[in-house]
Amino acid sequence: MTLTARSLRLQRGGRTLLDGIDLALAPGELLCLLGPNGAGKSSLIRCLDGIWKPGGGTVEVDGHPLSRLPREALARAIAYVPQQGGETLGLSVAEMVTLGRAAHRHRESAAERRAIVRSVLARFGLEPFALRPFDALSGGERQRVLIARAVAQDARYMLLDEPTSALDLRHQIDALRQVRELVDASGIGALMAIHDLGAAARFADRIALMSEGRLVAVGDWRAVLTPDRLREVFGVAAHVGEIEGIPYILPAEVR
Ligand SMILES: Nc1ncnc2c1ncn2[C@@H]1O[C@H](COP(=O)(O)OP(=O)(O)OP(=O)(O)O)[C@@H](O)[C@H]1O
Repeated sequence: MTLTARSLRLQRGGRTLLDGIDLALAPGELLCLLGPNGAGKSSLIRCLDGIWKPGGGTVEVDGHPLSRLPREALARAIAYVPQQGGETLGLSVAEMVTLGRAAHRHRESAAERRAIVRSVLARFGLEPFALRPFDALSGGERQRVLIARAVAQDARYMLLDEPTSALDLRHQIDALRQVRELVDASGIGALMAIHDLGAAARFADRIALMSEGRLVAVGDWRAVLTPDRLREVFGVAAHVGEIEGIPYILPAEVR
């Protein structure tokens, strides 16, 4: 049982965005996807969620080709947290989170659905926002709603595209903890693109490092985020270490 990309290739506008990606996300695992701007992280996430059709290779979810899964089965398999919310037609925060339950609507009563939405809103501290229009929230508040919607979706895998980029320090840690706890408690597999290397090292089980459409290294953060590799991929000389068990990556100089 995995969400698996095999020999994935993607071309857009005459450019190769993904070039032979092999990656498997297991249940109960938090895998962080790192890499410079334009490395292909969002493109990979879009292919894994079926939003973009790869030009070559396959994506399988628990042994089934993604391209053949009916829409509702796909929504029960994979939840996606986009970088931005898109057009919401004036939906409230509670309505946005309720959208996460769309694929379950034939299997639960309206009362059950409301109870789930209420508990997810509470979990993310979003009760005070429940009736406010999503479009009228700040960028960080919107990001918390999009994570909450994905949690409400109760899928087996979750793909998060820079879910903490607009969050303040406390809400960053809070959101990463929530994802970590979800992975540990519910056994979902989560793949998260993120730019904060230290947070990735701290919360992830494995790191996948991308550069120019390719996977450069996959594994434990200590093996992947070495000073040599950070220099090679990001062009930055960095100190890497741990303080009281918390990893840090301290950029020293641009090379
Ligand atoms: N629709 C598109 N058509 C053509 N090229 C695209 C398209 N979307 C993205 N790209 C290009 O594909 C490359 C990979 O983009 P992608 O968004 O996957 O990178 P990323 O690693 O997520 O970057 P970032 O860290 O900046 O979010 C970039 O060079 C980008 O300009």
